[in-house]
Amino acid sequence: MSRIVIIGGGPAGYEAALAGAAYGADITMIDSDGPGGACVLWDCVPSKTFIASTGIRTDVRRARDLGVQVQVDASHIDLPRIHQRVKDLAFAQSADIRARLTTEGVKIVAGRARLAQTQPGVGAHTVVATLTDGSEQEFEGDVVLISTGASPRVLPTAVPDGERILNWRQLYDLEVLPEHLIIVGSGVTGAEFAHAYTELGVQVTLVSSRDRVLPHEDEDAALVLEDAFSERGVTLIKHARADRVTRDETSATVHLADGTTVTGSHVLMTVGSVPNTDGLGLDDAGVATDRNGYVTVDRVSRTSVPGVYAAGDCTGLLPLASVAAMQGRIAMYHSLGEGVSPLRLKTVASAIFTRPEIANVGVSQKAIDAGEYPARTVMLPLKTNPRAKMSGLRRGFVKIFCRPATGVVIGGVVVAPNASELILPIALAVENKLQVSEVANTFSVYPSLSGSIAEAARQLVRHDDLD
Ligand SMILES: Cc1cc2nc3c(=O)[nH]c(=O)nc-3n(C[C@H](O)[C@H](O)[C@H](O)COP(=O)(O)OP(=O)(O)OC[C@H]3O[C@@H](n4cnc5c(N)ncnc54)[C@H](O)[C@@H]3O)c2cc1C
Ligand SMILES: NC(=O)c1ccc[n+]([C@@H]2O[C@H](COP(=O)([O-])OP(=O)(O)OC[C@H]3O[C@@H](n4cnc5c(N)ncnc54)[C@H](O)[C@@H]3O)[C@@H](O)[C@H]2O)c1
Repeated sequence: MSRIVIIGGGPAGYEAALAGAAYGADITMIDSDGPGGACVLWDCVPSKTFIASTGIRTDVRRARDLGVQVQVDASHIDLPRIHQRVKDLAFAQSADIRARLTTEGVKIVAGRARLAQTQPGVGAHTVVATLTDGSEQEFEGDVVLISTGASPRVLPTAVPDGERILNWRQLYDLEVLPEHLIIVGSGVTGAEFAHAYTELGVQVTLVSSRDRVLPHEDEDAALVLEDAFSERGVTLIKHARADRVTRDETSATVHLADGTTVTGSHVLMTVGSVPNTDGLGLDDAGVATDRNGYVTVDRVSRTSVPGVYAAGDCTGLLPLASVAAMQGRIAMYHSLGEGVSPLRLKTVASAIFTRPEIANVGVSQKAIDAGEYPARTVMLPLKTNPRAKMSGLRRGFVKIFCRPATGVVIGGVVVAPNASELILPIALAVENKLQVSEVANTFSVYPSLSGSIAEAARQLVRHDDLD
């Protein structure tokens, strides 16, 4: 029986453990935080739970347009209750994962692990874990999976103190809402929290180092979000780099590179993440990392050392829970000699949980515009959709991209309140190489927002006829 030692119990680690256990491997998973890892305990699950509470005010605000008078300002935000719910749900999810792993026979060890020894040519690896009581324990693995995730990047001149200067993991310990929250960094994390706090009625200033929010996402989608932010009173400072952050008893100030400052009650740093690869013994073991410390892997999750695999955020390929889980499963199938398809990032669907949500899959508009992929594209605003009109939706669109000659769908973007759900038909088309005509000829419910996906596909088909 193969002995597999997994370091890190996030989606990469625990999904790998379940996959390996299903094939009868002897699995030990060592994690310092708890099953589910940072994804479940501090990052993805807490932020989405928090956003679920904040979204209620959006619905209340919109009620007036639909003829229902509700006083948004009269609503009381029970912040301790919201935060407790976030924490309870995260711990409950972690407990569920622990129960499932235990049922499948995975041994879970609480501790911090490192690669202790590798003997070139010998097909076994030793991992040493420092357990919670300070003692050390050794584990032998025929295969080791490194899935240690990442942590919030800290600027040395803006070190979070958990009081006025915060990272996203410290937000749920605040006892009162910030009066004015300055968010440094306008990537996905910054945008999601800008949305959430604005919905809670907090004054938000977003400091963006680029010319727009979400610099890596679809430009049309980012512009819709900027428009929504501006309507809700978010101040966006563009082309601005934070040099340092200072604080006093009642406020915090961001000092920008151009010499100007912006002062608020709190500052949230969302300037990216760094891989948790220090102290893992990777150099001594000969496991190659890049200059930013990410473990170098191929498309079946192999590192430079035979028998040592890596998956998830510590590889820096695409920091999403779904990708981490897939990398972890692929590592197990490959190491156990099972049939495995190499990782394909071009079919990954992802979403940004703002209002409206932004979801995308496959090839991006930017890559098409740059000539990297020949494609025909369509962009259909949602405002012509009957269901959108009924719900009072003013913003949003559907984009579909297909190959010019074959009509095979290669990507798409949806901007809508529930875009994270609506992206699936396009993701199915991309994954299965369906043609736009197949999407166009699929019955959609009338009236529904998904009707716009079929309609967008029909427009591409019509265009096809003209070619
Ligand atoms: C605010 C935020 C929101 C996000 N929202 C989403 C989302 O909505 N959807 C999505 O798909 N992705 C989201 N992500 C990304 C997602 O959280 C990550 O891609 C995912 O957590 C990666 O999983 P992982 O298994 O690689 O690592 P992690 O989840 O980071 O887990 C790694 C675990 O390993 C532990 N560990 C580290 N070093 C050691 C060691 N030496 N020994 C033992 N254990 C160790 C860590 O403590 C941690 O528990 C979000 C990220 C952030 C920051
Ligand atoms: N909904 C989701 O799926 C979700 C949510 C959050 C994060 N994530 C994942 O995490 C990844 C990382 O996202 P992120 O937003 O945490 O990090 P990021 O690296 O994408 O964004 C950080 C931003 O901060 C800016 N920045 C850095 N230093 C700065 C400074 N001194 N002053 C001003 N701006 C500065 C960077 O230019 C960058 O735009 C995402 O690409 C995504 O894969 C996913």
